[in-house]
Amino acid sequence: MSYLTPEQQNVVDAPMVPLCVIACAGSGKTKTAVHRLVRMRRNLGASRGRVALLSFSNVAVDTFRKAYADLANGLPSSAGQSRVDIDTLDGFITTHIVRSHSHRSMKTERAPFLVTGDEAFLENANFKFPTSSFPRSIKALKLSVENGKAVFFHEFNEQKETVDASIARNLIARLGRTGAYTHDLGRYWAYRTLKEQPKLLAALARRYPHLVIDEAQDIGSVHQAILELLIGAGSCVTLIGDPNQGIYEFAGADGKFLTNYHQREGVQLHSLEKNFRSLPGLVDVANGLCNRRDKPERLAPDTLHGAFFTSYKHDQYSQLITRFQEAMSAAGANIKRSAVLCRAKKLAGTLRGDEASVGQGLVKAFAAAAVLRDRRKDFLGAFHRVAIAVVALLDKAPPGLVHQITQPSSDPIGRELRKVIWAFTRDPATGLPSSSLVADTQWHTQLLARVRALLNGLETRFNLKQGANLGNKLANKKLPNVPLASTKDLENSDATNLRIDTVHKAKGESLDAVLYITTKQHALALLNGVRTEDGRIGYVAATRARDLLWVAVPHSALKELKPTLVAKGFKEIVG
Ligand SMILES: Nc1ncnc2c1ncn2[C@@H]1O[C@H](COP(=O)(O)OP(=O)(O)OP(=O)(O)O)[C@@H](O)[C@H]1O
Repeated sequence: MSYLTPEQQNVVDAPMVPLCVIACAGSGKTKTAVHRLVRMRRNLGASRGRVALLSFSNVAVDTFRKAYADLANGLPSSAGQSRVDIDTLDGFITTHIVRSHSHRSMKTERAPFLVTGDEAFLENANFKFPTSSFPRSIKALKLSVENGKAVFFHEFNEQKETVDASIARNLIARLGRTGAYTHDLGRYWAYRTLKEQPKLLAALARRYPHLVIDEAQDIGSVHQAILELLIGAGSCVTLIGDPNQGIYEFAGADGKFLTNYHQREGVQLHSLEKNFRSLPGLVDVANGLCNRRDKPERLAPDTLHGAFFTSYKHDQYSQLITRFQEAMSAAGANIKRSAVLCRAKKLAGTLRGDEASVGQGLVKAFAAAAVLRDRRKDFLGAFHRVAIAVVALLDKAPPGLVHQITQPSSDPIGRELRKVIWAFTRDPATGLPSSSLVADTQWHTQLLARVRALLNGLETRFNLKQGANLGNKLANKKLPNVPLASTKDLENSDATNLRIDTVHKAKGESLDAVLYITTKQHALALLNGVRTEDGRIGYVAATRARDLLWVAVPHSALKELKPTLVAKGFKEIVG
């Protein structure tokens, strides 16, 4: 049983006013937020208002829910312990605004639905907007709110290009009339709905007099605009986060809402500066990277620990990972609670070997699904790819069909369809062929026959007609004359393998040992500190480590980077 520190307790005991809690990495934001939530419930007693605790990932939400369920047991029955909602910020917005009220603003008869972005109808010319180079699908349309006005843009080659507001609005309205919205546009519709329906806004603020937002550095400008409306209507909003871990600037979250929040009248500022996660050597390095003076709570053990650097050659990733695993053993790190982290999705994917980059078009999607299922045991990832590919093979698939198949719903047809696609995905004997078959002969022949059978079944049972040219769409191109996944790969696929992931995926986690593989640019950014997004991404990677951190830099950049690495407190691994 651990107790709250005085700084954590101050947050929990604060009056029922908006708080701005700036917290360092590993400072126990989760524990503090849940204790605060319980205290708020106790203070509110039997009053009718609800409290929402909102974060940004499903993992965080699960953790909060479990922790609240444990703690809230001690609440008196008069405290209304069930009048709490724990969700993602987008989940909250979708449930309480978009799905239930936005159909009026969207001018649709249907219940609004989220598209995954892979639906074929989104590629239709009606749903494209012009750019300086070529027309792009509405799924690439993004927006931010600046000075109370929506600004539309898209990104190409990491550059932002503004999209004419009236073109964007017309396009969004056209998609809206089908009932569809993308992730970005869901927030747009939520904002518009609250602006257009003041009674709804007032009712929502009355129902949620208190909102607590965790990871508040990730609040984007449209999220902020929605929260500002709720604040204006009377909701009391508390923000908890670490500005040094803001790694969604590309998605419009620059962390300023959190950093400046305490300057508003009536907002109380708190800070958490004790790091419970990392050993002292690692906290020192983290402090050097972000210019803070956070204090470690843990004591240094006798086993190997600390922050190290090494170099790697591009054709020797596996040797690097093997060396790291040896160090992990010396440090007593648990393989299931350790990871190799990369900045780029692509490198993480290549190192994991989870995408079959063979085949072309839809065959490529089926091949990737087979490898995901057989090698990574990632059935959900495989299922999504299969659903998208199957829908793309239909003639005029109804809008929202991929969503209907992949998202749980009470709609009986959606449920039945989901079962059929699941059965196809799961079973290598009758459905998606095994990745151990030779790709361009056995595997492709089976794929063609079974997809044909699947499509016939969909036509008979669900009246979904198959499109023309199946043979062309599933052509035997770019498939090798070897199995998609070798037997050795399949043998190595057990769950004891060291996890390889992106930094974004590991955000919020505590890991015994971390190997952060960097490019020269990413290593420089890490060492230059948290002013840039790449610097903050490096900081997030480094601060996940409890006991052991390795930063691996390209061999060609070692000489140049070494003095700064040493100056920042990293020790060199020789050999
Ligand atoms: N008062 C406490 N006593 C002992 N352990 C604590 C206390 N508060 C938090 N911890 C532990 O500290 C660790 C880090 O907590 P948590 O994961 O909530 O950090 P965080 O603030 O969210 O960090 P980050 O922002 O870096 O993800 C957890 O293992 C948690 O159990």
